[in-house]
Amino acid sequence: MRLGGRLAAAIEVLEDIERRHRPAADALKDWGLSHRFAGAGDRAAIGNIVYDALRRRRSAGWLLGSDSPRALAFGALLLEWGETPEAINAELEGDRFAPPPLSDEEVTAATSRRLEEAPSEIRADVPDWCVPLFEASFDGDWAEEGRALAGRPPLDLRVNGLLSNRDRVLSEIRETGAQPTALAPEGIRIPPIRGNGRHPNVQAEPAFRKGWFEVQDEGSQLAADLAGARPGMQVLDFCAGAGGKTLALAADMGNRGQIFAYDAEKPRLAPIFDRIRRAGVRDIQVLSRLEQLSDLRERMDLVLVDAPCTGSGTWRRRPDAKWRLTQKQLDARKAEQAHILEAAKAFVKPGGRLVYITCSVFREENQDQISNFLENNQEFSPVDHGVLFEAAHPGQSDVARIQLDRGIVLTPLRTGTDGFYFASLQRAAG
Ligand SMILES: C[S@@+](CC[C@H](N)C(=O)[O-])C[C@H]1O[C@@H](n2cnc3c(N)ncnc32)[C@H](O)[C@@H]1O
Repeated sequence: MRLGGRLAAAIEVLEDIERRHRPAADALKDWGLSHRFAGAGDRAAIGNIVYDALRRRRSAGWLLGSDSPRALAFGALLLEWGETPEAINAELEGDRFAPPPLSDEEVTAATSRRLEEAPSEIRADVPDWCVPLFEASFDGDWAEEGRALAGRPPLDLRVNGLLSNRDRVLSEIRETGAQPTALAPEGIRIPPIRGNGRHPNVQAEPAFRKGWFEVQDEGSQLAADLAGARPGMQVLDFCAGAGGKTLALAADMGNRGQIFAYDAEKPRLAPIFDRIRRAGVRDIQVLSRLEQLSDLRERMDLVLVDAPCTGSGTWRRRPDAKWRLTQKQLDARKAEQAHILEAAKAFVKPGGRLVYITCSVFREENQDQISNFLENNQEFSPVDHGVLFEAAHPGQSDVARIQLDRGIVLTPLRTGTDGFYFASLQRAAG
């Protein structure tokens, strides 16, 4: 397929997403099933246009003066692919599968408008109703934070120190352009794709099958490391899900101690069993019924709450979620988070720690939850997050947004990671 056919396909998929309010991944998969002639390169290019258009939906629409799927797809090429209107039109000429080329008005709009002059919410590429959330969560640079959340993400790996080390994995996958991550000690980064490229299928690598690494964003790795799991500890991962953080905690504990991996939704735990086996981890018990935790009350050195959240920190990877999110969903997540913190605290032993993590950047899900919790639970107090971060990453504290008594915020703009929030609370020794 030439660019024109790919563009037409991307417009079709964007129309489907809009009409049926469905996830981008589902719409792309269906398109692939009904167009089996399209090769892997075509699918990757179409997927890139669709995801770029969703990430940059407002700025693409503003640039071309319309929020139609067509404008968004062309806008994605102009904003993310480094194309010019002239180059696109030249490429579409004579391609019978291409959509109509950019009109004179569209070319004029695209060449005369400057994104730097657009209103903040356009530059930030966020829905209007989220603007107050961003303003409350960041200082004057909230639009830059939003803008960074609309970029293409890298592909990050976490090396499993139980079975390998970073140099070894880097040398196994060197043709991918992988580099050590800036902050996470076991992290490897494959940079964001360019144009119509695609990330390598790292899960097909022998090193992956041997358990030498997992796919995990650097921010998630940093949050798990800051939790401070150490050999010999008793740890409860209260929202373990597929086990991304559980495995990172296990590696930090060197297979010495005990991790209880619990999740209230049993199906979410399904992938964890294979992952545990592949990673060579021996000290994890997987539990899905709250009654199974009754013996653990007041016994844990560390309880990790990786809470369900809006996922606003992961909008680079799931840009369609940005436009589907509603105030009602935010309110529901906040209620769950407060409820889970209250339930999880019972397992922390005197002198132990309760760690709260989200992959959201919204203050309402983060610092405000911790403030409310601390108000009602005087036996818990925040650790000094400045000291904690500095000890883990000497001399690098200025990259993260750290509030000594209210936690650490990681963002694409500041730390080059997905957006994450981390807070560690210590229970009084009793
Ligand atoms: C952010 S995800 C966890 C991701 C996982 N820790 C990882 O790193 O791969 C949040 C999890 O919380 C779980 N959850 C939701 N409500 C819960 C509750 N009341 N108690 C425990 N877990 C809950 C969800 O099923 C979901 O798997």
